[in-house]
Amino acid sequence: MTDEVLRTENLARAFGGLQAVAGVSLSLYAGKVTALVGPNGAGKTTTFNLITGNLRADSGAAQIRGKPIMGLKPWQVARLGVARSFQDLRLFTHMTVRENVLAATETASWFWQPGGGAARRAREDRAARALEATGLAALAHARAVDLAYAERKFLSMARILAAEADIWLLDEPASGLDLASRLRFGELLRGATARGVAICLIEHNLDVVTELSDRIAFLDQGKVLAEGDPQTILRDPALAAIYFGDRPQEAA
Ligand SMILES: Nc1ncnc2c1ncn2[C@@H]1O[C@H](COP(=O)(O)OP(=O)(O)OP(=O)(O)O)[C@@H](O)[C@H]1O
Repeated sequence: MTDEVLRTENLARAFGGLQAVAGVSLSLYAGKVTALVGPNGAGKTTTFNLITGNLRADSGAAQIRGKPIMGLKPWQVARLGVARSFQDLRLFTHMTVRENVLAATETASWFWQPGGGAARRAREDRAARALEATGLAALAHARAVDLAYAERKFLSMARILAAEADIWLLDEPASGLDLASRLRFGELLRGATARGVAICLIEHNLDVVTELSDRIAFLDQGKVLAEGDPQTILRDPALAAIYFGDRPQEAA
C-alpha cells in the first residue's frame, strides 16, 4: 500500500511486570481508516500514548513521513500533524463549545501563530467550520458540561477537525452513539479520508469497524496478531475466539 504517513516499529512498553505493548509495528496510510481492534487491555490506548509522546517507549521506533518522533513531546507530535481524542474526551467542561474548539486550534496549530487579527480570524473560521461540520453550530455558546452524551462526542470530533491535522488517532469516538449519530460520524470520517487524512480508530463495536474501516490491525497482549481487510480479519475464528474472551488454553 502506498502513502504510508506514520509507521511504528517494534514499539514496546511495560508497566512494572506487565508488558502492555510488546513490539507493535503498525502503519497508517493517507486516506485510509485503520481500526485497532482487540480485547480489553490489549494495548491499544497505550500504543496511541507511545505515538503521541504521552508515554515514553521502552524500545522501538516511530516515524511520521520518515521523521523519527520517539522522544518528542505531545505538542511536538501535534505540530507534525497528529490530532488525537481520548476515551474520556478531556473537554474543558466549563468552557463553551466554541471555546473548546478554539483551544484546539491553538494547542495543535502547525506553527506558532502571532496573536494578530488575521491569525485570530483564521482560527475563528476554522472553529466555525468544525462546529458546522459536526452539527454543533447552534450550540456554540452552550457550556460543554451541559451537552448531551452524543454532543460531547461530536465536540471532541470538532476539536480534531479544527486542529487541521492529517493524522487522526481516535480512541473509541463512536462508543455509545445511536445509529443516526453513527451515520453522521461516518460522514465526518469519509470527508476526512477524501481529503487524504490517515485515521486510526480504536473501536470495540465490530459493526462500526465493518462500516468505517479499510483495514484492521488486531492487537492482543501487546502484539499485532493480524492485519488486513476487515472481512478477512473478522471472519478468522481464532481471532474471534480471542476477541470474545474464549482464548485457547496455552499448552502446559
Ligand atoms: N499507566 C499505566 N500504569 C499501569 N498499567 C497500565 C497503565 N496504562 C495501561 N496499563 C495496563 O496496560 C494494559 C494495556 O492497557 P491499554 O489501556 O493500552 O489497553 P486497551 O487495549 O486500550 O484496553 P481497552 O480496550 O480496555 O481500553 C492493561 O493491562 C492496562 O491495565
